[in-house]
Amino acid sequence: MKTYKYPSPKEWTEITERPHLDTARLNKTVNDILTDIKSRGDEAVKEYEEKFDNAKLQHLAVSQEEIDEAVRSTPKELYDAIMLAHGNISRFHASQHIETKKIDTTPGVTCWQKIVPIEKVGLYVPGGTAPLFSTVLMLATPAKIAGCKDIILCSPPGADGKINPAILTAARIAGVSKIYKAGGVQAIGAMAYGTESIPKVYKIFGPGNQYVMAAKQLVSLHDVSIDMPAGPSEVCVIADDSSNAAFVAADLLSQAEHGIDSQVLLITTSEHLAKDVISQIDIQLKALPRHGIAAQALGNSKIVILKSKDEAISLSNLYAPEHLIIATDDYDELAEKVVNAGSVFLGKYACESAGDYASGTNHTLPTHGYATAYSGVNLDSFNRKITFQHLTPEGIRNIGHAVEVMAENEQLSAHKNAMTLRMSEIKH
Ligand SMILES: NC(=O)c1ccc[n+]([C@@H]2O[C@H](COP(=O)([O-])OP(=O)(O)OC[C@H]3O[C@@H](n4cnc5c(N)ncnc54)[C@H](O)[C@@H]3O)[C@@H](O)[C@H]2O)c1
Ligand SMILES: N[C@H](CO)Cc1c[nH]c[nH+]1
Ligand SMILES: [Zn+2]
Repeated sequence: MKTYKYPSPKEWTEITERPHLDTARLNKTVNDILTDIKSRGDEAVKEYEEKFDNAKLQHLAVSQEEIDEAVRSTPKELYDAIMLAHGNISRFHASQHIETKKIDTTPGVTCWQKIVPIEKVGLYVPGGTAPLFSTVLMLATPAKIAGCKDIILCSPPGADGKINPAILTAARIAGVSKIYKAGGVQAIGAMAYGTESIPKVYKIFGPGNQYVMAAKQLVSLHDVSIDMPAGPSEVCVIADDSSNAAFVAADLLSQAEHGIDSQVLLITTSEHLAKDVISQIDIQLKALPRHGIAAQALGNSKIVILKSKDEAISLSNLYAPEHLIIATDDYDELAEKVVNAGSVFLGKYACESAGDYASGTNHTLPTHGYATAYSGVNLDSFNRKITFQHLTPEGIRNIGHAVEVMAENEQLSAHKNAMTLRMSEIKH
């Protein structure tokens, strides 16, 4: 990990940069696959599955028998853990329901919103280097609570042509309607355009690697809506002398192990703590089965020593991390100052793993600095709010003239006329 001590303003910018593939080349690769999926449908999806996942597929749809078998084969301990997580995720997302109300903006003009679930949603569950069945719960649970009718899911199969059983089990528990064996760009293209087997959806949700994130961004230009750019995982930890170095190291490694392009950032006011964290990382890294991946991600990662907590929060807000852990005793005070972050974890017991799996918050979150403008997935992500209005003659009397004047000044006479006709009618 590169260490910055009291960085210059130029170095602050450098610290906030994420590792990424060459954008032009990435977009070209992704665009070529998308174009192929659009024109050749299932046949192209199957070819890319063979190319990228070494899976020779007869059918893309997962059968009910395959799901039954997956549920049967899921060990009880794992099944119970998924159920516990599902319960907490359900409670947290159900609590996000909001009541809308009708209001008279002025007498005779009544306006309201109706919350309507998106009918057809497509969920992407990563499976390239780890079968992220927790992501099924994070996406399908709020989709179901919102009332989405068709909830389809795509995830890459293994070389044996099967999707990991825990993904299928979580999908059954969370109420997914249909599951397809497709990963990466080909899955995003299939859900965006529709193929013979995979239906076109109105909105695509879910995280993934840089190819998946680029594919979502490209299809969202013209064809389909997306939740947000949610790419390689990241965490920023703010720590000081009150923090537990072993905990901090474990939290940094927990995100470094996601992928070689993950990034972790330690911001601290304590050089002593920084040294202890480095030693702890050395010890803990060796014991990780994915130490090769985590070690590469640490190569993209940074430790920053700053003079004050205010500076630490400013840097974190500039970085806009997907996850922020405030591992100091004065976390409450610092939390008040957070303005850019996907999800925040407070105090030494709030490890990110809690939110990744089971506390109830959503783990599908904006990366690459997009937390400056996007929220993570939540109940509202699966809804639209349709506005309604009703006007009485009194309402026409109250706003009619203003509408006429504004329309006239925008030089839109037909707009003005639509109001003028009503104004004349109510005079008679
Ligand atoms: N931001 C979030 O909310 C969040 C949540 C969970 C996971 N993640 C991230 O999701 C990612 C999962 O990545 P993954 O790779 O394990 O699984 P993945 O399912 O995202 O990607 C696997 C697919 O990538 C495609 N692919 C791989 N190399 C390619 C290439 N050279 N050209 C075209 N396509 C290619 C293949 O089709 C493959 O099926 C990780 O980066 C992880 O950090 C993010
Ligand atoms: N940390 C990931 C989001 O960046 C979510 C996840 C799933 N499983 C483990 N972690
Ligand atoms: Zn994680």
